[in-house]
Amino acid sequence: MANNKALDGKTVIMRLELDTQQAQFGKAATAIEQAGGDIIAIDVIQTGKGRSTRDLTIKVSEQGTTQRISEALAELTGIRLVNISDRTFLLHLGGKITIQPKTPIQNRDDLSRVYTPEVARVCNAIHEDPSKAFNLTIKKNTVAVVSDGSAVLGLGNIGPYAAMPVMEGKAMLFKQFADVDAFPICLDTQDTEAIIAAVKALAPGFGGINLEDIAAPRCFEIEQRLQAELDIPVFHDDQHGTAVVLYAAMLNALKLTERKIEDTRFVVCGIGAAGTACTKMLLAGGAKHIIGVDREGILTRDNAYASESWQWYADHTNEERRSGGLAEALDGADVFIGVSAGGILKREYIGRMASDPIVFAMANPEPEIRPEAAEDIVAVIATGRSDYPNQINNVLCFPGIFRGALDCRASHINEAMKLAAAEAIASVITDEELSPLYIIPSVFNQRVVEEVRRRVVQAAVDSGVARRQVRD
Ligand SMILES: NC(=O)C1=CN([C@@H]2O[C@H](COP(=O)(O)OP(=O)(O)OC[C@H]3O[C@@H](n4cnc5c(N)ncnc54)[C@H](O)[C@@H]3O)[C@@H](O)[C@H]2O)C=CC1
Ligand SMILES: CC(=O)C(=O)O
Ligand SMILES: [Mg+2]
Repeated sequence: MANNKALDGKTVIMRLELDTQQAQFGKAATAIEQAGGDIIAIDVIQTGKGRSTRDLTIKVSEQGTTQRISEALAELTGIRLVNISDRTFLLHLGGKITIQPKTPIQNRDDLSRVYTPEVARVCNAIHEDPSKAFNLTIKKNTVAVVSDGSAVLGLGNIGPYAAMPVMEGKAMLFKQFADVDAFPICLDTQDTEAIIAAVKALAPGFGGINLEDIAAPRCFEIEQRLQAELDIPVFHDDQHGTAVVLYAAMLNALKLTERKIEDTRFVVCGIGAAGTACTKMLLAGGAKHIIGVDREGILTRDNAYASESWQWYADHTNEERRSGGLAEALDGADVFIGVSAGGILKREYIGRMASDPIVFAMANPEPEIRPEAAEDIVAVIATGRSDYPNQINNVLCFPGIFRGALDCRASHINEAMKLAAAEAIASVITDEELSPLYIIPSVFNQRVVEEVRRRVVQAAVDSGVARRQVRD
């Protein structure tokens, strides 16, 4: 049964089983209405000897209504609440993607060509020249979306089963936005060596590997080792996809507030996969003043860190050796970049920032601060969510960057390709269009993927990692 808390504030579907000898449906309907539910549809699913099963579509507008309805129904004799669902849960029934053959198998002739004996000739051709796998198998257009479930959105270490809906969602986005066939793979291990071995073992069928929601610091080693040991692009989306989109939005926000990157004071909160990569991209773009904050406060070179990535971070940022927590870090800062946890940026902290502050609260699903709590005191605010303007989400990057990499059969996705992707995304918004509510294009802007693809291919060719010419 779905979690009641997750279902409030929308329409829920309750399946009721009635013992028609003992219970009257009217009583159930009254109990639901009295508990605050508004029944908007009733579907009879089954009727039989003394039993009737109905699906009730109920509007629940207040927090806790679903729970109250469940409790009220439990009091009634002869009525059993079988299940509670809603449109989101229904959409997930049986998963969100499927695999479909490209051609039908209608007769023996078809069968012998897609399968044995004819398929053997294709196998032998690939055996003689393995690079033919790129043309003669799904490797040409397929990306593995690999997670260990250790840092799923901002939900934390919820494991591989619970990670699947996100990975299926990523696969849908790959297909819809860039026609890349992506397959979700959630591994039941969080051991670095086991993950590396598993991805290497499954790589033959894929043209690229999109690592997703693998926690820092293990994600760094996994990505570096796989990049070195495989000949297809390996890209940790939470690091580089996020950094590319962040950088694109930053270029436009700095332009809008008339700031130069080298003079801008940045605070990055959450020095994990996304925070580290965003910082590296800003440094590569010329940023000079960055302070990183994690749970234990500001990262400073005055401390020694067990984590190699934090030590690197402390050594390359916070040149003024500031110490303290998020509030102290934000004193005089121009930009807050949150890739940490929901609700941790207080309105009063923003008051400590420089004038016209830029706030990118990118934690998912709950941002570090909600726009309605800060929009009157900031110059620009952005989140990772699709229900507010300025959605800074890696979905603006990964479909197009992989489309480009697959098209030119790039061996890697390198820094030049990431920078090209960021500039492409930023360029979709013209100077005339640029405004506080429009610093980053919508995911549904069709120019994004095409522009990213075009510039990424060019960058791959120029930097020597393209293995195939692309004809536009
Ligand atoms: N909008 C977007 O496109 C993206 C958003 N994100 C979001 O960013 C967040 C982090 O993701 P990852 O870097 O992949 O995870 P991660 O697990 O690698 O890193 C999270 C970091 O945040 C720190 N953190 C947690 N609570 C904190 C707090 N109260 N104060 C300061 N630091 C805190 C953790 O200690 C850790 O270092 C998640 O909420 C995720 O949904 C991540 C990738 C893309
Ligand atoms: C957007 C994304 O990849 C995340 O929040 O983890
Ligand atoms: Mg992610």
